[in-house]
Amino acid sequence: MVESATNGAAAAIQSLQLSFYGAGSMAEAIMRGILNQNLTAPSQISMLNRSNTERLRELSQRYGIATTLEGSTNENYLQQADIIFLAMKPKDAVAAIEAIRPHVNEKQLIVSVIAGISIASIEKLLGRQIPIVRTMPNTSSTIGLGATGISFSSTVSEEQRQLAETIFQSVGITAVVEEPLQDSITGVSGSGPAYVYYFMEAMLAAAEKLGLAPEAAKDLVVQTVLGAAEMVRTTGEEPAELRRKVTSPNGTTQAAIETMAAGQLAETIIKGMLRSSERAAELGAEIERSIMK
Ligand SMILES: NC(=O)C1=CN([C@@H]2O[C@H](COP(=O)(O)OP(=O)(O)OC[C@H]3O[C@@H](n4cnc5c(N)ncnc54)[C@H](O)[C@@H]3O)[C@@H](O)[C@H]2O)C=CC1
Ligand SMILES: O=C(O)[C@@H]1CCC=N1
Repeated sequence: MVESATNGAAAAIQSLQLSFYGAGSMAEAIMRGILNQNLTAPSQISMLNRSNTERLRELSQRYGIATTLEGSTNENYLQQADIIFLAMKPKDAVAAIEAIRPHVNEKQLIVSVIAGISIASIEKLLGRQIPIVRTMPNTSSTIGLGATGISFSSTVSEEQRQLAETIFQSVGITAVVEEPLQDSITGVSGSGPAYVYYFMEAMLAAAEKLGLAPEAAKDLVVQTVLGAAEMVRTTGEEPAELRRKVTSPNGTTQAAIETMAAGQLAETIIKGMLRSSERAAELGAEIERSIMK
């Protein structure tokens, strides 16, 4: 049942016009993922931004998607879109959503990937109850390994839910959550890739200190991270148990972990993730306050 509904949504997407308003890293990651998974044709997708024509040229040449460089306007693309992705930074969201207000209607679906901003704020800025899907994806969507939190406004229909879930499932896994948990998802998987890259940067720096050539260091570090994640996924064992199996009593790993623990590494990671989530809430509150003025 679920599969046939999803297949139905996947077929439906092919005839829809998708428009990304805000043509930055996250929009590109989702668009690339959608194209890689052949969910729709590049001609069905438009990428729009405020002013950067160089960026649009690059996207148009690389992916064959539609942009305003072909002579049409943002307004035209927005009016013709079935699904509009809001993908600008939170600081630009109020001005951007106010600007699209005259060009959107209740038959369209708005999908926000903006950190922090609530469905209520978007509804307020649009001035009416257009169906809204609030999401928190991550950049690994580019290669189909994204993780996206999804929440729906009360006016999103069952069919629209299927569409949104199918789009984000095509670029990774999804978790449908109550809206307040979106800030938690931001702290976990939205910002999450950056924590792993940060850890990898440190591992690479250490590998260099240990005398390895940069190329070899990169290969070894990437394979180590990939292998560790895949071990958790495929064995079903807990990370703590897998770690125990690497750690011989009084051996090298124990020496490393003791050093890291003395530097409060785990506590610092937890603190950082909580701070990311808190920051998402702050961004949302800042937007809410600015709308109230
Ligand atoms: N980068 C990431 O890993 C993730 C980002 N997000 C969210 O995605 C959103 C976009 O982030 P990035 O892609 O990283 O930012 P970015 O800076 O790469 O892209 C933002 C784009 O919005 C455009 N823009 C700004 N104001 C505009 C306006 N008034 N009208 C039309 N376009 C406008 C800019 O020209 C730019 O192309 C943010 O709200 C962020 O919270 C969510 C999950 C992960
Ligand atoms: O750093 C940010 O604000 C965005 C939201 C999640 C990942 N990047």
